[in-house]
Amino acid sequence: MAAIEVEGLTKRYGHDVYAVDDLDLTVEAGEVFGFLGPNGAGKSTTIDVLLDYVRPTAGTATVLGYDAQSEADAVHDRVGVLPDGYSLYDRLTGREHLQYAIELKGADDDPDDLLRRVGLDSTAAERRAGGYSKGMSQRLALGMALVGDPELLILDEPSSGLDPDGIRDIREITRDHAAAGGTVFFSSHVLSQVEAVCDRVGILSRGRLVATDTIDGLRDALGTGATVTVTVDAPPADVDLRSIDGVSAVAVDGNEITATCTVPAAKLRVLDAIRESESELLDFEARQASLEDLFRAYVHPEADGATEVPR
Ligand SMILES: Nc1ncnc2c1ncn2[C@@H]1O[C@H](COP(=O)(O)OP(=O)(O)OP(=O)(O)O)[C@@H](O)[C@H]1O
Repeated sequence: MAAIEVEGLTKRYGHDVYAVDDLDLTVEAGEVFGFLGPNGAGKSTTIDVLLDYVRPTAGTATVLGYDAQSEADAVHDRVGVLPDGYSLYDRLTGREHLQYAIELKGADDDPDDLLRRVGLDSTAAERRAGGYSKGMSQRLALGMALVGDPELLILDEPSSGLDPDGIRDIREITRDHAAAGGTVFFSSHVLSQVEAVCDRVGILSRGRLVATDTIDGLRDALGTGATVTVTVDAPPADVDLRSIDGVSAVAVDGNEITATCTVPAAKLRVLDAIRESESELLDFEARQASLEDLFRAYVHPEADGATEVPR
């Protein structure tokens, strides 16, 4: 059974604002799925439909096998949510927040255990949340999401406001949850984090999914597996790197030449060609296409002059 199954989901506001437009999406149980997209792509709307905070114009969504609309209570019992715009009670302490969340869910967690997991010490636990920093609030909200050891964690911008230690903690909590058989739906703008923890990613643009795959799969589909940048004393006039097998694009910036390679072996061919040319090779750097490169290519294919995005 899939953890999340969305079919033909559309949410329209007014006559012509399609927040989500005919979206199909499957998140398998046990995977860490990264949900990416620029501002306004429809990520929050999708999450809101999964939790029945928003009713779709068309289409269906099931969460852990339960219909997101007609069985929303069953969904809420089994899902831990760190919402983007959560609010805490200024006058309640950290521990009181967790006690409240535990009671609400009918769970039997130890609040101190949860506080430890999210990195809030005993002093912080006794302080009122009104005095918390952004990062502390975020940690507490995450602790509340973990109450009841939910089968599915939905994390919306989980690293917002966190310092590097907090970001590492989120990564560990996410990995531990998946290692214990849970599923994580991880919506974020911080691509490096998504890259570090997610098994697969879906890229949403203007309410539509423009790609779903592993990060390696996205690289392969775009044919932008890697780049090699060489620094030379002067660009060679006697060799055309574009004609090298496996090189899809070449950009020259002063004494730096960057070749985009569709196969790993092409990087060495570029270096060989430079060494055999009239230019002197001073330095080189090979780099895999990052998720950021892929995101840009999928969401703004025109800006990259990239080849057409496969669908
Ligand atoms: N209640 C609403 N009324 C009208 N339009 C809305 C409403 N909620 C969302 N939208 C529109 O739907 C689109 C998708 O918004 P949504 O908040 O789902 O995007 P998002 O991907 O979560 O963006 P962000 O990363 O900025 O949070 C946007 O164009 C937004 O303006």
